This record gives sequence, structure tokens and C-alpha cells, in this order.
Amino acid sequence: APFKIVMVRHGESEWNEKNLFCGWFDANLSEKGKKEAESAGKALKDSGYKFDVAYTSVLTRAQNTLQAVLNEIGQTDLPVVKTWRLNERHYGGLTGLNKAETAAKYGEEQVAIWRRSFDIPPPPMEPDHPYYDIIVKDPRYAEGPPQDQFPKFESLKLTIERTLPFWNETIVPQIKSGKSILIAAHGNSLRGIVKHLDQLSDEQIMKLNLPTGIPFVYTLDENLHPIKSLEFLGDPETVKK
Ligand SMILES: O=C1c2ccccc2C(=O)c2c1cc(NS(=O)(=O)c1ccccc1O)c(O)c2O
Repeated sequence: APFKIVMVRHGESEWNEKNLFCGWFDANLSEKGKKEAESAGKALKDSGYKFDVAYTSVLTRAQNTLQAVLNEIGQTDLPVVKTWRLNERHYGGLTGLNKAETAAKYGEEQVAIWRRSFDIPPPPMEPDHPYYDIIVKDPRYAEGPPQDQFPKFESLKLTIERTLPFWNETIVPQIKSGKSILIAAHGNSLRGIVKHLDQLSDEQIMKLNLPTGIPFVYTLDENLHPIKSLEFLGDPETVKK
């Protein structure tokens, strides 16, 4: 029998609302983001989904999206595994900047290069960065990454390379043991899983922008090869946007 796994990108954060690079900064969901999380839960409830375990990042916006979903489907007691490996991409020194500030500081040309590159990282987040201490010293990272490997920036390539070990070593065995799984994470960490499952190229995955707060289902065969990819739940109107 095929396996199914459900994934959802967290709802809009307060920094998304202000068009700031958020990355590993622990922004909350905006009011809109909270509504998106609730509607994700309603879509899963209407489709009758129940889960055995959920995975999320160590960031509040993903954890709160997950909780809203679990509230809607009546599974608030579900075991939840939190890992830095499902975190959003780390935007390094760009963290907290908006579009104008980024262009002013680095120039439109550099921004255009970063936007279309898979393995060119942003500048590092140096110790004098306003958010360096609050991120690096956050106790939520006690389980990892180790301080000497703590990222100061990530390209999309680097993000995917630290997400996939968790997928292969932790999530895959659970899928194979027949567990029903929900992942609530971020645009770029979910890109890593989608890229791997559908064997997408670097260019293809960079073109894929997952919508916030709309759950999507993968149906996988016994070798975890997709039978059906990116099946979005929720009313077709929302999905079409
Ligand atoms: O500068 C970057 C960038 C820099 C370094 C690594 C990755 C990216 C990146 O992925 C990216 C960027 C800008 C924009 N658009 S933007 O220039 O309008 C923009 C800039 C700053 C903040 C938010 C904005 O919407 C994007 O849509 C991106 O996906």
C-alpha cells in the first residue's frame, strides 16, 4: 500500500509582513499567518487526516502553525519532534534587512545574483550583527548545531544539505514503519524535501515557491518514489492563487 505524508509551510510571519529577511530570527506569526494556520488545520480536518507524529523546526512560527493545525484536527496530544535541521534558510548578515536596505547596502546587481543562485551564500552574520547574540545564544540550539558548526549564513544548497540527513535518518524510517506523518516547516527546508522526492534540478527547485498555510500531500510507493506529488488541500480558490 502506498505511503502518504503531509507537509505545510508556516503561515506569514510578522517579518514576512514587513518584507524583512527572517531566516533564523524567531519571528512570530502575523495575524494573517495565524488565520492561515487555522485554515490549514480545517483543510486537514475536512479531509479526515490523523497523524501519529509531527516534525517541525525550533522556530516559533513553524511550531505555532503546527499547534494551530493540531488544535483543529483534535490531536493536541500528538508527539512532536523539533529540530534545527527543519529551520528556515539562514540569511546571514541580511537578517532583518528589507528590500531597500539590501539593495542600498549590496547593490541591485548583487541582489539579482543572490536571487537566482543555488550555491552563492549571503554575507555572514558577524558577532556585531544586532541579532547575532539572540540567535547564537538561544537555548533552543542546545541540541544542535554544535557551536563550532553554527551557521553564519546559508545558501539554498547548504540549507538542503543539512535538512536531508534528518529526512533520511529520522523521517524515512518512520514512513517505512507505516506512521502517518505531518511536517510543519519553512519554505526552504521544505524545498529540500521536495527537491529530493521529485529529483528536481537546482533551477527547478528555485522556481518552486511553496504557498504559506496550504497543506500538501505526497503519495509514495514502497521505495518512497512519488506516485502523486504536491497535492494541495483546501478550497481550489485559495490553491489557485
Ligand atoms: O536578496 C535576496 C537574496 C539574498 C541572498 C540570498 C537569497 C536571496 C533571495 O532568495 C531573494 C532575495 C531578494 C528577493 N526579492 S527582493 O529583492 O524583492 C527582496 C529583497 C530584500 C527583502 C525582501 C525581498 O523580497 C527574493 O525574492 C529572494 O528570493
